[in-house]
Amino acid sequence: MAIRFVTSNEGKVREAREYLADIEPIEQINYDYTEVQSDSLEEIATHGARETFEALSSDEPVIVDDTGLFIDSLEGFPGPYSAYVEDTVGVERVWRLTSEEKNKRARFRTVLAYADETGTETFEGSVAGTLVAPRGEGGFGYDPIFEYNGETLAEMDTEAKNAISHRGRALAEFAEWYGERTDD
Ligand SMILES: O=c1nc[nH]c2c1ncn2[C@H]1C[C@H](O)[C@@H](COP(=O)(O)OP(=O)(O)OP(=O)(O)O)O1
Ligand SMILES: [Mg+2]
Repeated sequence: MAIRFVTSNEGKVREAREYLADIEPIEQINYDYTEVQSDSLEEIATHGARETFEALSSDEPVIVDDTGLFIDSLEGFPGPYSAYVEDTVGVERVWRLTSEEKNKRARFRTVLAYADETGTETFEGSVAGTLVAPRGEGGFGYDPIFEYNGETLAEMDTEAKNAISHRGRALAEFAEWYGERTDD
């Protein structure tokens, strides 16, 4: 059975497809679920997945991915507000905000929520890295300013990014759980 990935972000879908290709087909759908005002990615993703599954009349399971960039020197900003901050000031200015700081550490976190008729499950992944001046043409969002092991995420291809990224780790956890569950 196909899994419906509720997102407007093509980059997320590309990474999920690359990772889950052998498990289930991933169908992208747009559904404007309520993004609850919360500083918890988990709460936002869980509500979104549940609401979407209930609203659409189909048995196909849904997943929602809520992701944030948490910058150490800025007390975790932009965190759950990362999409708003990218849309308003943009990635380059987030880099400039931190370029004067000594501590350039940051972390991406993804919570993936899965919902079907039996309930809702969440899977998490995170990766720590260093903020740098933008480099690279691949990826999306904050990838050009996030360096891991000498490369920005925008300098990696999808497979290499998935192997170390927040989303890749959440997808790995999900795939393991989903595989065990559909085995028996
Ligand atoms: O792997 C990533 N590498 C770099 N940047 C990323 C990544 N993943 C999300 N991002 C950015 C996109 C958005 O500015 C914010 C998350 O916001 P978030 O609400 O989860 O995503 P979104 O609004 O782009 O798509 P959706 O329709 O699934 O809500 O961080
Ligand atoms: Mg969003």
